[in-house]
Amino acid sequence: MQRQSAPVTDRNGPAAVAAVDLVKVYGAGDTAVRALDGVSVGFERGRFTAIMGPSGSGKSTLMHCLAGLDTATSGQVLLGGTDLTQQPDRVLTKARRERIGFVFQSFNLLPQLTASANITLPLDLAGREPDPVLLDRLITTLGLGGRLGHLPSELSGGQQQRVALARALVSRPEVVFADEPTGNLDSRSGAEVLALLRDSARDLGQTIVMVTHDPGAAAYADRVVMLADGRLAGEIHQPDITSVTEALQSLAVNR
Ligand SMILES: Nc1ncnc2c1ncn2[C@@H]1O[C@H](COP(=O)(O)OP(=O)(O)OP(=O)(O)O)[C@@H](O)[C@H]1O
Repeated sequence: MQRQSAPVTDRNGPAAVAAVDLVKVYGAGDTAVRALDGVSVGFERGRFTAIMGPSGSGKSTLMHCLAGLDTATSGQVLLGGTDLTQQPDRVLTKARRERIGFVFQSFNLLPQLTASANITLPLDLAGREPDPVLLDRLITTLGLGGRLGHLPSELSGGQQQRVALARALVSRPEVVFADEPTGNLDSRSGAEVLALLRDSARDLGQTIVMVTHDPGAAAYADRVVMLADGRLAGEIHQPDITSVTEALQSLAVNR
């Protein structure tokens, strides 16, 4: 991707999204599970952060609470200064639709809509027009030019995930949450999607938060945040596969 003339990153500014002393308890009484046990963490604007940790450590719960898909038991979720935990459902729905982008392992495209219509659907729902320059740039960078009239069923997994990525990025959301975005892709398509996520942060100043089990995927991020037993268990800046693998192994040993 080309670098934009006006810098849109703000690495020293306030976090795009943050959790403050976040607690999530599922169930009650003897069967209660404390999935998040007082997590405070910020995700800086324009950075690509991976959330990692052993199975059951609370990664998905944290992401779902940050994205307003699940409600926390206590604590705050600050999206650009708005405390999502204090908002009624209709405000949360609007925030999810207009301020947040999502990329899921299962692509979540609408099967009856073309690639093109899938990409612009969130903007259409919000009654907004896409920025034609950004739309063009995304379509070119993602190599989707010849596929815009195709239905998802006529696209490969990698192409479907690139459509999902374009859909998430075209509205310039405050944060893109990616949940195991390469989980259903072969290694080459996965590497392409991860490089595009990395470039979106670097070149477009897009804030990205990704949950993954894969140290190779996390190595594309600027920073890895580790969770264990619902708590923050360290972080790695400028991660590589070795540093991430070692950190995960040490968490496994200390359990
Ligand atoms: N809806 C739910 N009801 C009850 N317990 C839940 C629910 N969702 C998650 N949990 C529990 O909360 C804890 C954290 O789960 P979570 O899915 O956030 O972990 P994770 O790190 O994403 O796990 P994985 O890597 O296996 O996907 C686990 O003990 C899990 O069993």
